[in-house]
Amino acid sequence: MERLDREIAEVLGLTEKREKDSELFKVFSEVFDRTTVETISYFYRRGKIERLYGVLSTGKEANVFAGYDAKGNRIAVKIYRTYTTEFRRIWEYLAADPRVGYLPKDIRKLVFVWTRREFKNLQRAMKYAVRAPEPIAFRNNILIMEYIGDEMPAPRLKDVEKDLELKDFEELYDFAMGAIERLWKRGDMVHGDLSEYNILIWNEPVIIDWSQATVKRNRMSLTLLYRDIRNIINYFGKKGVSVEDPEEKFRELAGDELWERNLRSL
Ligand SMILES: Nc1ncnc2c1ncn2[C@@H]1O[C@H](COP(=O)(O)OP(=O)(O)OP(=O)(O)O)[C@@H](O)[C@H]1O
Repeated sequence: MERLDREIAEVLGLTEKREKDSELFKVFSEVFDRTTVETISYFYRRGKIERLYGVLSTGKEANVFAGYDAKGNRIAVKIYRTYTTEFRRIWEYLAADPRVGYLPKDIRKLVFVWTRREFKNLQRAMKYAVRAPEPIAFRNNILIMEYIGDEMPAPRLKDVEKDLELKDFEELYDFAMGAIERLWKRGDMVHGDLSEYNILIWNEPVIIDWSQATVKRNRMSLTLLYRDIRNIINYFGKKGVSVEDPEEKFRELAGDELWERNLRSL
């Protein structure tokens, strides 16, 4: 345990400064159990996480940290809580995903499956040229990915909307609808939680939070597709963009799949 403590202190920069009151340390000690500490040490020893220096977000399911690796590259580290009140939701999403085989009964292990699935989703999104943070590594409840930003993390669309003009919204609308289409048609995939909160505005917009993304074959995929289309059209419609009709767009994209499902249920 002593070595672990030392390594964690190193990762959190606690050896240099007495920073036990820092936000980072508070968030850390509140939610990090033994598995998390061991997994961070694992990455530390392999040079994948050299330092965690800031909290990007604290959520119900996960906390996201800013850090860097042993080569000095910035990274974003998403650490899922191993005990979560979101257990039911996670279970339902995983149970519907045909890519996921055996579902562990143990909540902790279920979260590991969830983490691994998000990593795979990021890989798949990149393969179909949909802009997402590049996935770097995962293990247990920890996912390491490309960090979007510089000294300051990239803002979410929601955070900068007041500074944008109609032209910007039009471009972003095309980006978001283009992503939905390409994912569905070429990648056989749907994000499932696309909104102004999950688009980061950087040199180019980047879609984040791929935890609930899934494949077309999932029985929930049409519901998720409709949700993404509706959210994006509603949001950009309110910003003055001349948007498509959500039902029509849904039918245009889901047509073949709806047809197939009906045939299958005959
Ligand atoms: N790769 C990244 N680079 C920079 N910032 C990031 C990155 N990934 C996530 N963030 C920041 O962390 C926040 C939370 O990330 P994400 O949505 O993936 O986690 P979450 O726990 O599912 O969040 P929520 O519960 O709020 O939906 C984002 O809104 C963003 O501000």
